[in-house]
Formats: sequence, structure tokens, C-alpha cells
Amino acid sequence: MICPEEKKTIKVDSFGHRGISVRHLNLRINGNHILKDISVDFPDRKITCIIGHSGCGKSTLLKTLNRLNDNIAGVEIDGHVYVDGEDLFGKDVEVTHIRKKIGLIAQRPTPLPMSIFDNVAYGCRIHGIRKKNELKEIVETNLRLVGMWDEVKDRLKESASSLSIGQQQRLCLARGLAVQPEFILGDESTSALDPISSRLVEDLFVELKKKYGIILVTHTLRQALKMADFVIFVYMGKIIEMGSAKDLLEHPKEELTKQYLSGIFS
Ligand SMILES: Nc1ncnc2c1ncn2[C@@H]1O[C@H](COP(=O)(O)OP(=O)(O)OP(=O)(O)O)[C@@H](O)[C@H]1O
Repeated sequence: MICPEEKKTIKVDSFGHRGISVRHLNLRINGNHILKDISVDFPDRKITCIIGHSGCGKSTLLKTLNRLNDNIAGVEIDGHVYVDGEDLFGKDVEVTHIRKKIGLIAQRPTPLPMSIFDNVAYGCRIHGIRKKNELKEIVETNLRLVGMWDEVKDRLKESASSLSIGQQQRLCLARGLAVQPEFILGDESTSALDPISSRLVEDLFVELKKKYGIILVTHTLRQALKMADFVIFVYMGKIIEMGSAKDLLEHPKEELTKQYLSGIFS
């Protein structure tokens, strides 16, 4: 599914699922070449984990897929990212449209300073949904999806900040899912959580891949082993190796990948 060769349109597999295609993506900040000629396909309904040393560009790659690097001072981006055949950097593409399609779950939970209900309803209101009953249904559906409905159904009007950190992270996931994205990006989304909350979110990602394409940055090889269908190893801004999780994690081909994995596992 993941292949580096040149393609201008995204591949639609035999089930009609689509994905994100990155082609010759370069990103510089104040002349520093951070992402170097990245070409990769991220398949739909699979989990792809991006691994690599601190500072190699994992988060920058993820943020680029959500157009979060656009406003960094001194940033220059060239190359292409296609989502449903649409160029992410195309002239007429609106950032809100992209963020609806591709939701990002940050490292630390980022609940908005409002109630639990309003957090989940937030994006839908922005996208024009106003009817109370419709919003109620959306909030319930998405809180159920992240396994939180029973925990919070009697306190929906309470501030989101009253939730535990693990609950806040699941709430953020519910907020992202409420606008019906196609892809979910997770930037070390469990690293601020306790082990039990972390496992809950990991299990959730595995469940969610039935409906969504998921791309996760992780430092935890255990997570990659548990969740990933595909793994990409990045070193100093370049993709060194990519492939099925089993092949790459258990039988890496490249020396740099071997060194990285042996350092982590030893
Ligand atoms: N806003 C910025 N301004 C200048 N340099 C930046 C900026 N954001 C990232 N960088 C640089 O880009 C490089 C890649 O950073 P990035 O955060 O993508 O790495 P990472 O692999 O996600 O690291 P970590 O695992 O530690 O989170 C680093 O050298 C970093 O200092």
C-alpha cells in the first residue's frame, strides 16, 4: 500500500478506500532543511506509525498534513500532498476544509474552555449545524464512540477541565470525530496519559481504524508493535525505510533502522 514512486493522483484500492499521498515534500524553516523529499502513501483504514529519533521531523511531517506549519515564520514548503485527489496546498483549498477532513490529536489534551457538550459540538457548530436535537445526537454518538458516554452523560454541562487528563484526551478525540474526518493524526497522543488511559486510547485507535485512516507519531515501539499496520522510519528529515509493521520492526533492511531499533529495544 505504501510506495514511494511518482503519482499525481491518489490510489483507490479495491474496496474503494482512499488515502493521503505525499510527493516530493520538502520543508525548510529559515533555510534549515527539515523535511527532505518525502514521498509516501498513507492508506485509509490502516494505522501507520511514524518513528524516529527526537528532532528528525516526525511532528513536522504530521503537522504539514494538517496545514499547521503554514504560519511558522520563515517556512518554505514545496511538493504535493493529495487528499482525495485534492492538493492540500492548492490555491483554492481552505484550511478549515482540510482540518475537517484530517483531524489532529495533539500530545497533550487541548479541551476548549467550555462545557463537555460544547467541546464535542464545537466543530459541528462552526460547520453550520445549529439544531439542538441534531447536536445532542452528534455529541452522544461521538462520546459513545470514545467510550465516554456513561462516564459523562450526567455532567455534560460541566467544564471540560473538570475531566481527568485521560478523559480530556478522549474528549478531544470525540471533538475531532464529530466533524466526520476521513483521517486522524495523532502526535504522541498518549504520551501525557497514565498507563490505563493510554491503553484505552490505543484500543480506541485500533477500533477506529475500521472507519478512518490513522497516522500516529510514536516514541513507543510497544505501541507501534501493537497498533501499526505500516511503519515509516525517519532519520534527519528523510524516510529511510517504510513497510509493513511486522517486516520493518522485526526484519529491518536498512542499517540506520537496525541501529535505531536496537537502541530502543536494548
Ligand atoms: N517552529 C519551528 N521553528 C524552527 N525550527 C523548528 C520549528 N519546529 C520544528 N523545528 C525544527 O525542526 C526539526 C524537526 O522537529 P520535529 O518537532 O518535527 O521533530 P520530532 O521528530 O517530532 O521530534 P520529537 O520526537 O522530539 O518530538 C527540529 O530540528 C526542530 O528544532
